Amino acid sequence: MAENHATPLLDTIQIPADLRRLPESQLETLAEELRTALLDSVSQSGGHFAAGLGTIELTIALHYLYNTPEDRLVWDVGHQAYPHKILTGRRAQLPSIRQWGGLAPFPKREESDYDTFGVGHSSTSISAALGMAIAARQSNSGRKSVAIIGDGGLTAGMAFEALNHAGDLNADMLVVLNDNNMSISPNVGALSNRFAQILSGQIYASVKEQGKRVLSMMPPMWELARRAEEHVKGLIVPGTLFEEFGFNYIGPIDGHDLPTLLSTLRNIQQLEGPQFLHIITQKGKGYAPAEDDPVKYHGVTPFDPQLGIVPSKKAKQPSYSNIFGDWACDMAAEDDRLVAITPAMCEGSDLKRFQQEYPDRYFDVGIAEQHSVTVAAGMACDGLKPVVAIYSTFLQRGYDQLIHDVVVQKLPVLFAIDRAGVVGADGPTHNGSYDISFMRCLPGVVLMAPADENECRQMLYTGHCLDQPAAVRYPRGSGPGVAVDKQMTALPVGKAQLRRQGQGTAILAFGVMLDIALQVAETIDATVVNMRFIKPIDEDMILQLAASHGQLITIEENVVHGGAGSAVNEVLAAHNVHVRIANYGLPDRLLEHGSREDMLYDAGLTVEAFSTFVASVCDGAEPAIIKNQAGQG
Ligand SMILES: Cc1ncc(C[n+]2csc(CCOP(=O)(O)OP(=O)(O)O)c2C)c(N)n1
Ligand SMILES: CC(=O)[C@@H](O)[C@H](O)COP(=O)(O)O
Ligand SMILES: [Mg+2]
Repeated sequence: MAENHATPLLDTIQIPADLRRLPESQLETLAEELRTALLDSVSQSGGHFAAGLGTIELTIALHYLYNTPEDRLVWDVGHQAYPHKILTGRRAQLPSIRQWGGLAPFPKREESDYDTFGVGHSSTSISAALGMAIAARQSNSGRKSVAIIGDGGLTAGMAFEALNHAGDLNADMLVVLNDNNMSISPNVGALSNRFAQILSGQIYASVKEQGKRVLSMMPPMWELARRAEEHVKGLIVPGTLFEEFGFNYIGPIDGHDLPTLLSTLRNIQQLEGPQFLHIITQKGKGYAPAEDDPVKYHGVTPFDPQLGIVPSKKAKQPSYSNIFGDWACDMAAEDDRLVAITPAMCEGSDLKRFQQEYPDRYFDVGIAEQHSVTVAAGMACDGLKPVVAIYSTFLQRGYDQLIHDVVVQKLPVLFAIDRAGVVGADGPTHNGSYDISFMRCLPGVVLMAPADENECRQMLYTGHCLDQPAAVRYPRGSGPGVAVDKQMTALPVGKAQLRRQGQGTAILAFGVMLDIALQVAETIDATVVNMRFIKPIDEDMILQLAASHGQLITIEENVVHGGAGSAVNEVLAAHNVHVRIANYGLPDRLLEHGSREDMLYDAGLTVEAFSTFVASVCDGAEPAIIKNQAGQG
């Protein structure tokens, strides 16, 4: 067990009021101790890491100068807010972060008054902070409102919607752009390129030095020097863009230089209207392995700080993401129309090899899910075969574009929906609980759920071969470990597969829930069907089962509401077939963070819980199915 280093100064701080009693001269020592505490804790617990190392000084400066929690800090995404959680009374619980019953993965209103807004999905902070600024103005509370957004977060359109609105209102608020030129991967986009180009330039270095002097002369010289410098900076630093949105742009300044941060923030606090502070930080700052590889240290499992993350020698069973990544490369070799699009999740979607082997057919669009869907639609209009690699939870951001740009135009866009179902550590903001419900209602979409790794590959191929919108939804992590047939074969669309012939009860399993269904069926000699397609659903199979069994039970890793089971119900209703039917899936409540296994247990998606459910159905228990499920776990 790694030891925790002594942090005598940090030990004196329970809440920011304690911090604000420290002399400024002690803050740099505090920053060192806070960085050490973060490394000690996260190297033991795992979690999001590099981003938090980059916000140590900023977190101290903001809690030092703003009267938190009265003044509102809104962290964007919130993966960088572990230092914030340490300084706001949660240091002792930090080792439990993202674990069942432990601290939430991101700021969460119910967890702390200092967590002013629940986050997890990117680029919401400016909108939320603006909402709080408006409320402060309406109530004359004098409360200040600060959004802290990363350069990755600023690649989402929503951030600009908020900037535009804030500038229009001349809102009293501060937006801090924490620019480390990284998203999870290196950041992308014209704005990011411009920032990097300018901020690496020699001219800027001298302006930065000069700017530092000028900034420290504030306030008497502030206005004159700034205006005089504006023209120069306008040529050299990108404040112009934000000034066009009505913000007073300040910076860029070194986000690890506490004295400069403090003097700049003090002066900003004297200013009215929308303020935009651009700080330059390093993702992973202060821990060399993370500085060298902020991608690897973005999210970590426990590691020895002395050694850093040591690649496992054990042969890893391929995850569903790996199955997708391998298929994409194999398919690209066979069909040069295939292009792959990711909204800033290259590593998570396992497109790294594709990016290296097909750089001209790989598109990381930034944290821009709406755009990822519609750019794919445009590609499909003119002969390309785009695959959008997107987490289920993040596809929710592009739902309007899915309907209006892909489905209405019947375009052959393939969605590789990763993290479908419960994800575990990232909690309810990241669960892929709803994609079956929100996709099966769309006309002309083919929606598939593989039961194992081989079906995943074959379904991706099936979707690629179609000339209509298609989607394959698969969970985080690995499957049952079946052999994957490199030979790609299209499945018969809309056809289910009988996996076990039994009697009395028929279990209709969707996706990876087949495994649980088969185990339970053994105990009651039930029939099991691997449904494979949620849309078009195999109506003939359903009607045959209904005609030959006393009860049908569906199981899926999606909410019961509107899920695959509902599709079965609709077939029976449409054909006026009367048979006992029960639906089993994710309950109608949010599932809190933990491991994926914890969450499946909480949701009742285990062999034991499903077996109990099936027995109760067979015993003729009341079909208050969803209510039972909601109380489950
Ligand atoms: C809507 C949405 N898409 C994707 C993600 C996944 N994600 C989490 S953090 C991150 C990168 C954020 O980059 P930045 O804002 O620059 O923060 P940094 O990690 O650099 O501090 C991404 C893409 C997300 N949380 N929300
Ligand atoms: C904070 C965020 O949204 C991402 O870092 C997310 O946690 C990645 O999830 P996976 O670990 O499942 O790729
Ligand atoms: Mg960044």
